[in-house]
Amino acid sequence: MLAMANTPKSPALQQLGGNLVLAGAGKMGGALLTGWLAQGLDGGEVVVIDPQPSDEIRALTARGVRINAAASDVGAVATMLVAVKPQTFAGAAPALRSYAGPSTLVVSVMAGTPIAALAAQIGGHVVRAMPNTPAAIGRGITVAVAADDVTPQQRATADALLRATGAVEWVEDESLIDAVTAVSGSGPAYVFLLAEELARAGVEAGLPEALATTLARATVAGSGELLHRSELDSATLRQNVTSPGGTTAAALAVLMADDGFRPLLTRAVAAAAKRSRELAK
Ligand SMILES: NC(=O)C1=CN([C@@H]2O[C@H](COP(=O)(O)OP(=O)(O)OC[C@H]3O[C@@H](n4cnc5c(N)ncnc54)[C@H](OP(=O)(O)O)[C@@H]3O)[C@@H](O)[C@H]2O)C=CC1
Ligand SMILES: O=C(O)[C@@H]1CCC=N1
Repeated sequence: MLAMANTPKSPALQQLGGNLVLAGAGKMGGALLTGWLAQGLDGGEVVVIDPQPSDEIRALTARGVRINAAASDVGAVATMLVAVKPQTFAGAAPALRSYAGPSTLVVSVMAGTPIAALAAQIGGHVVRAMPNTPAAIGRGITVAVAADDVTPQQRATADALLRATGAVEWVEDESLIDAVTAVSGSGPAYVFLLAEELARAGVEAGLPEALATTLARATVAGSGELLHRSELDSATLRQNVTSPGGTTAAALAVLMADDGFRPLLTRAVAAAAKRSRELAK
């Protein structure tokens, strides 16, 4: 598993007040679990439900994490984090329901799966959230929305669980989550594609492939870190690279043309948001 950027202990995670069931320990669920354990969550309170857990997840049994324990052996579940694929949720839900009680906090990170569907199929008090994979290094951002019946304490628990992997924003309007998913949930893939295509374009411009790949990766990573650390907005950082009449201006004339980045990203984000809405059906 990847190292977290920082690992301050979270008092809230050390006092969850009962068992936590993680349903689906794949890329996203695994990243969240890494963050929780790094910030002091007691592995003995965690139960992972996953038909084929990875070796990394299996290794967490050394920290007390229980894997695929029967609901009857787990006892009361204070919190359930649902990170199965939306397409497998309907099949998984009956088993998950057996772990949840009427006062269980159910936090879902599934794309396109409404609070109403979660409440109907699992029960409990539902928080719907959309994280992203930089969560694996503590640099994610999550947007969350709580059902009306979520108590302030449950909301604080959900906030602590999600904040263990980066920033958290709360919204009141669930319909915003489709656009959130399209921007920050899926967004890392757009950035990684930029690194891929920058490398490919470097090869087209005459660079050896290995050097082009190294340059593109370092450029995307370094620019992201600069954006993270700088107080300047992205437009100013862009302008700081752009000498009048220079090379960057020549490239930006292409990227900022009428058929450049803006319409392309607008279409891409709209397609992702549309898909999120479709998954709800
Ligand atoms: N990846 C991302 O960037 C993000 C993902 N999400 C959401 O997170 C969720 C998981 O995505 P991701 O981690 O990428 O997908 P993964 O396929 O990596 O993880 C899903 C995990 O759930 C397991 N699983 C399958 N069926 C069940 C079941 N019945 N009970 C318990 N676990 C089961 C899968 O096992 P197996 O592989 O054996 O089928 C797998 O380990 C999705 O709903 C997605 O929308 C949200 C934000 C970002
Ligand atoms: O592609 C997906 O559907 C998930 C949700 C956001 C990122 N990955």
